[in-house]
Amino acid sequence: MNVAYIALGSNIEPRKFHLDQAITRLRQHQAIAVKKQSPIYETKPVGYADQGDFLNMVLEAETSLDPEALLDVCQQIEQDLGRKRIIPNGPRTIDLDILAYNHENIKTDRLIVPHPRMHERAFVLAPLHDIAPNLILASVDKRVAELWKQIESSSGKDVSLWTQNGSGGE
Ligand SMILES: Nc1ncnc2c1ncn2[C@@H]1O[C@H](COP(=O)(O)OP(=O)(O)OP(=O)(O)O)[C@@H](O)[C@H]1O
Ligand SMILES: Nc1nc2c(c(=O)[nH]1)N=C(CO)CN2
Repeated sequence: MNVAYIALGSNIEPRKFHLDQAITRLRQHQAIAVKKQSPIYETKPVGYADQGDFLNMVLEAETSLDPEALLDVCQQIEQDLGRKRIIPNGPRTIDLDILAYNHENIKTDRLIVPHPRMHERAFVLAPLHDIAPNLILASVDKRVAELWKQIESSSGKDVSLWTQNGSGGE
């Protein structure tokens, strides 16, 4: 069985509902078993500032799907949940990115894994660090804990734990 890490993000309300829907659809897929769910973080938008804050989280899943078939499932879920690609890095109901797939380095026309920008993104590394601190990213040959430590002091302020009733910590 293959192990994949998938990042989820939403900054169009209802944000939590969009995350829940994506998780439900992944769980319903017969070739995907969600093994771990990170906490949810509320995060400042990166790349295109003039948009609302995101909810971000990361899942660990076992799957018999190959990487491109897993991407198909992720993109179908994005479509089903009304994702529109209008502004690069802009607002979205839901975004699903494949962060890692086993310890493979994958480069095809449709897919780069590990995700090429993940090691600089607090909105990815904070939740990934919660569920997989010892994961080694094949692209840079570094542990997630080390990557998170490198950016935590500069970018840690842009992410905070989120809870439904608004009492999330720092
Ligand atoms: N690891 C990956 N996970 C998901 N999509 C990927 C990956 N690598 C390449 N892609 C490609 O990226 C394309 C653009 O994806 P998308 O529009 O969701 O980008 P984005 O999420 O806005 O930006 P970013 O990739 O920086 O997070 C997709 O069509 C997909 O083929
Ligand atoms: N905070 C945050 N910023 C982003 C996000 C995201 O999920 N969270 N996704 C982006 C493109 O994938 C660009 N910027």
